[in-house]
Amino acid sequence: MPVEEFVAGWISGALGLVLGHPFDTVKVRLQTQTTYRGIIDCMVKTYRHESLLGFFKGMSFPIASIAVVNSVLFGVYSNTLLALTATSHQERWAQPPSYTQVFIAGCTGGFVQVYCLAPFDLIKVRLQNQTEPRARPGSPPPRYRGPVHCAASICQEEGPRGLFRGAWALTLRDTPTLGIYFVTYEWLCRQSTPDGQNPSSATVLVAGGFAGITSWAVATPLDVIKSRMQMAGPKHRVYRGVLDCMARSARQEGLGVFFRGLTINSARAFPVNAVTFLSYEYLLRWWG
Ligand SMILES: CN(C)C(=N)NCCC[C@H](N)C(=O)O
Repeated sequence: MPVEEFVAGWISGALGLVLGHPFDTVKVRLQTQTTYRGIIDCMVKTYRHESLLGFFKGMSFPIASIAVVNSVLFGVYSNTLLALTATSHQERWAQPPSYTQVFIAGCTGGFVQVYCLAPFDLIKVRLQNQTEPRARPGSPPPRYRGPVHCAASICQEEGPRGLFRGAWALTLRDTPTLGIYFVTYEWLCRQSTPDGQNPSSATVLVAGGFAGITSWAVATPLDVIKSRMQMAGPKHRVYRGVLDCMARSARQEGLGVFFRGLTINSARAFPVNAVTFLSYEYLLRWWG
């Protein structure tokens, strides 16, 4: 099993993550809190109340976890394609796999990475939703003091299974959308690259960016449900399952609730995934 794909997946994911985290914080807050009038209002309030650091809350854990999550996603994707087509990454532009093979490999990568992503994503969402400014003498401390304290509190209050709250919604979000993610990337690369050649950097950037936008556009309704289920717990509304969360959210807030965060998700998805695919392709060419 080639390991370069796992390492390239890790590095490229980390680069994309740092670039996209401030957008992600605004998105999570818009999806789970009703106090903001829109993206700008959320950005202004976050900045006034918590300074620039507010946008980077909850980032240390995803940076550590991206090592596992993105390397599992890209590693499983690439190795599934290898099993389906018997072509390595280096040979893949010369002997391209079919879109069905790409879709199956993408869904497999998406499905497997969920079980690494779920606890990290839950902790990220809980920390991003803490709107208290950084601790000052005399002010009440935030509920979670950091990622380790957050994980320990969840285990204590909700049991270790609490760390997997929302994992089923995450599976439904990521399995098909990662198939769509890789198919969009491959399709756009092939449209603008002569047969048998490697795509240019500009092509990889644009194809990666649009793969991110397309997959996040499809993923947004389940992303809202996933974030709400992750926030459910001792202090928040508790849902009986994915369908209950969907029905109650739609009944109380209208169908528009499923598109909350769509604009910010798309704005974030382009640069994050352009950089992720560019660094992934170049690392593999460099090592190849
Ligand atoms: C729609 N979904 C779930 C995805 N496209 N997932 C792949 C994630 C890639 C990148 N780390 C990101 O956060 O955009």
